[in-house]
Amino acid sequence: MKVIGIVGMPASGKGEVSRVARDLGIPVVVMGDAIREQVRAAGLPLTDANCGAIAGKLRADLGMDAIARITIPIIEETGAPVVLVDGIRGDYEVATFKEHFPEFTLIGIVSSFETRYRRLAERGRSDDFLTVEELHLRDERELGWGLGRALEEADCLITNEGTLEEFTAEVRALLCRLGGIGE
Ligand SMILES: Nc1ncnc2c1ncn2[C@@H]1O[C@H](COP(=O)(O)OP(=O)(O)OP(=O)(O)O)[C@@H](O)[C@H]1O
Repeated sequence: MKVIGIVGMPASGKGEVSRVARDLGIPVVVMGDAIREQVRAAGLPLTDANCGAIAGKLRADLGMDAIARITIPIIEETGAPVVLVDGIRGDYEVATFKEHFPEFTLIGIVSSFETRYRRLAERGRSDDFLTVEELHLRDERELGWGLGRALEEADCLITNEGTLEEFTAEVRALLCRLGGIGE
C-alpha cells in the first residue's frame, strides 16, 4: 500500500490536494476524523473543545504520535493501493507512518504568511475570521506540535503561490507519478 502524507501550515492548500486526490479516485483519510470518532465513542458531543480535549488525552496516554497510530487501521481498512492522509501535524507522526508503511511519501506545501492570510479571508469559513495576530498564534500552536520539523521531513515540496489552476495541475501530476496512475 502506498501512503501519501500532506503537511503544510494553516491554509497552505492541503484541502485542495485532498480534493485533487479524490478526483483521481485516491481515498483520503483525514486524521481529524479519527479524533471525531473517538469523541463519538466516548459519548460526547462533537464540539471543538471536546475534540481538542480528546486529542490531548490521546497524546498524554499514547504519546505524541497517538493520532497517527489510531489513523493507521483506518488507512489499512480502505484496502486501496494508494491512500492520501491529511492532517499530519508533527514529526513524531511522520516517523510512525514511515515505520509502518514502507512506501510512505510526504508532500510539503509551502505558502507565505501573506498568501495564506489573504486566502483565509477569501475562504470565509466560520473559523476563518482571524486577525494577523490570530493567524500568527495559530501558526505558533501548530509549530509547537512539530509542524516545522515535519515539513523538513518532506520528500517533495510544492510551492503554492500562483493560481489555483497552476497548483492543482502540479499536484495532479505529482499524485499520478507517486501513485503510479495514468493522467
Ligand atoms: N493557488 C491558490 N489560488 C487561490 N486560492 C487558493 C489556492 N490554493 C488554495 N486556495 C484557497 O485557499 C483556501 C485555503 O486552502 P485550503 O483550504 O486547501 O488550505 P488548508 O491547508 O487545507 O487549510 P487548513 O490548515 O485550515 O485546513 C481555500 O479556500 C482554497 O480554495
